[in-house]
Amino acid sequence: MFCLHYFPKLKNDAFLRACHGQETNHVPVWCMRQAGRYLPEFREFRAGKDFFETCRSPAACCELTLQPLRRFPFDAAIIFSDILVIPQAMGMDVQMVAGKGPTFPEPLKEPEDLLLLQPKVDVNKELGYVFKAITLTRHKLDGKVPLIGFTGAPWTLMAYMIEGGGSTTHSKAKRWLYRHPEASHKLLKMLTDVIVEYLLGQVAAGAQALQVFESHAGCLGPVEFQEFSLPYLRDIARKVKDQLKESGQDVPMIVFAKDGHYGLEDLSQSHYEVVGLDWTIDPRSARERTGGKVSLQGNMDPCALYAPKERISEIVKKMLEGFGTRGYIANLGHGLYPDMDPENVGAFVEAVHTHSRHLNLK
Ligand SMILES: Cc1c2[nH]c(c1CCC(=O)O)Cc1[nH]c(c(CCC(=O)O)c1C)Cc1[nH]c(c(CCC(=O)O)c1C)Cc1[nH]c(c(CCC(=O)O)c1C)C2
Repeated sequence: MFCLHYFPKLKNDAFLRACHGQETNHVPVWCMRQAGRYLPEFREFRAGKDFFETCRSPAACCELTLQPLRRFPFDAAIIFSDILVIPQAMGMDVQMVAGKGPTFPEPLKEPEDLLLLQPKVDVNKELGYVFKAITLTRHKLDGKVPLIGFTGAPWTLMAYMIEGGGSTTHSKAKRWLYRHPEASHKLLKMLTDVIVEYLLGQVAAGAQALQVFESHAGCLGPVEFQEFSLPYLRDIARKVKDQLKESGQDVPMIVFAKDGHYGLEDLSQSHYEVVGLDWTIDPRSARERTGGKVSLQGNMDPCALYAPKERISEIVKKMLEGFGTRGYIANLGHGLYPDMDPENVGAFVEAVHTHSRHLNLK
């Protein structure tokens, strides 16, 4: 798949350089859920509109992606969308219920239900609206910063498809792993195939980096992770990279396995350039355990944004000292919450830029 678009020249390549472990003047920074409800302009724009209708409007996705960049000097943009567009593309109904989050009226219950899923998803037809949003946003960004595309990882998507929404235990989905391992692998493989096509389509549309969200790694133990998550994460990176190599493209990939600290060594040897970290991992130990093989991204506790600005600055400085300034992308350990103060997000970004420039001069 070749990229047929001509896009404005990139002006700030700090994020892409850091993904590849190259030197940068400052440490690049972005925030998971930077296009989100903590911004009053986001709430105003989204008011009264259905969530997935918004996802299907390229113009709306473009506007929501750009909003945080008008306020803060983030070093990357992430396309506004959701991980649950994939189960939709496979034929499942998903609704966003106010106060409850994503809901599947008819989740998968038994292995026979896999027959209800589309066996061969036409990704261009079903998810073309995401590709259009990416192309439009890439033009509108005007080369200010790179645009990140993303997907949910197979296990995380499987968990939603079986739980029917968010869950604290994921016991319904884990029941499949223990009771129906073969059907679980079948579903994970189906998801992997769609995800690979989806990521390649995002790159063809203009995505300059890709993040894979394994948000529910934490409910797996090391043994289940090895069997039901890691092989598929590896497959995705390998297949996407093999295809991109054929067309001479080099797009860095980030894997973020939330609460998957037990898998850090493996994740650093899974063909991803960057491993994203949640806040339960100490920066220095993450560097030791990944042995300089990958760049790292993360990992301030999002709740540290409730602290006064001076304290945020101190926390950021410590984090930068722990990770070092090379091969590092500053971020939170998970997404921003709706009640966070945009001013403190600004303080976080500024602290990353200021402290990292100082550290680089030392
Ligand atoms: C802003 C937003 C999104 N999704 C949802 C919201 C809030 C609802 C709204 O605006 O009305 C519902 C929305 N979508 C989802 C949830 C979580 C539900 C749950 O598990 O309880 C909610 C509330 C599912 C989802 N969706 C996503 C993940 C992976 C990241 C993570 O671990 O948080 C997950 C798990 C990815 C996602 N989702 C979104 C982005 C946009 C880009 C950005 O980061 O700025 C991204 C990357 C956008």
